[in-house]
Amino acid sequence: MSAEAPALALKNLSHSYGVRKALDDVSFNIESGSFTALLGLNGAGKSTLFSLVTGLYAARGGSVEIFGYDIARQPGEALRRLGVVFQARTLDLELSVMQNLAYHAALHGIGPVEGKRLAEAALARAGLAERGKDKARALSGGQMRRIEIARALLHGPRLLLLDEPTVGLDIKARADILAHVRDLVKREGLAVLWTTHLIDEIEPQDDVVVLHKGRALAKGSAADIVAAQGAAGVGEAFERLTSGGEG
Ligand SMILES: Nc1ncnc2c1ncn2[C@@H]1O[C@H](COP(=O)(O)OP(=O)(O)OP(=O)(O)O)[C@@H](O)[C@H]1O
Repeated sequence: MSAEAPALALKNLSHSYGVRKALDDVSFNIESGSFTALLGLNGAGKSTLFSLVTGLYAARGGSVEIFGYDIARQPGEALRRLGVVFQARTLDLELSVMQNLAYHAALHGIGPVEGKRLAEAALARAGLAERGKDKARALSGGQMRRIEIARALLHGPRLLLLDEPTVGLDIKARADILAHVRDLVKREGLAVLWTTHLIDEIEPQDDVVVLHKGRALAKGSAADIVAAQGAAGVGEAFERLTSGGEG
């Protein structure tokens, strides 16, 4: 580990399911305090990349380092520094919001007193301090996502991964979640990897990785990618990048 290690460093990451190549030599870094959008259509390889970064699958080639810790060689150190929000809803709907948070603290080996303190702080940070006693079932979709984000950050990770976190939310809830995460990046210096297929979630200053058929076709600020493609916006740049050289 070193203070200067990137929050996330992917080096030549490749993965196959049998003969199907799902990720092909993908490399990029995410620095602290930056929001990176991983943009790709269905089947681009986003979930596979997610599974490799979280250690669910072992990479067939290349490496994943989280703040300098290799996920294959030092998974404990790496995972302590990582928070994850999965695409599917993962709150227990029958438990209270506080119980959901406290359970996550316990899973991370945090004692009950400290767990309660962290859960209360997480609730406040999510702007839902008064909802702790409610069953998770009573929350709106957007509020559930906020709690999932708060829960993912409970153990103090400095890197947050979110897999298509706005799927199934209405327009306002989508905008709220996006603004909330951007705010965490700005105010707390969190590093975020946000996977999406929604072009309108990307802002010009964001770092973007365009993933298509398992390959990273472009990396850099959205504005630079748009300029390099001579496009009018991210949507057109994406079209240009992904329309040629298929196979
Ligand atoms: N368990 C699996 N077994 C076989 N092939 C798989 C498996 N999981 C994914 N794939 C294939 O790997 C490729 C990448 O899929 P992946 O799910 O990573 O993409 P994605 O960008 O997350 O798409 P989506 O948004 O639809 O989940 C696809 O061709 C997919 O069919």
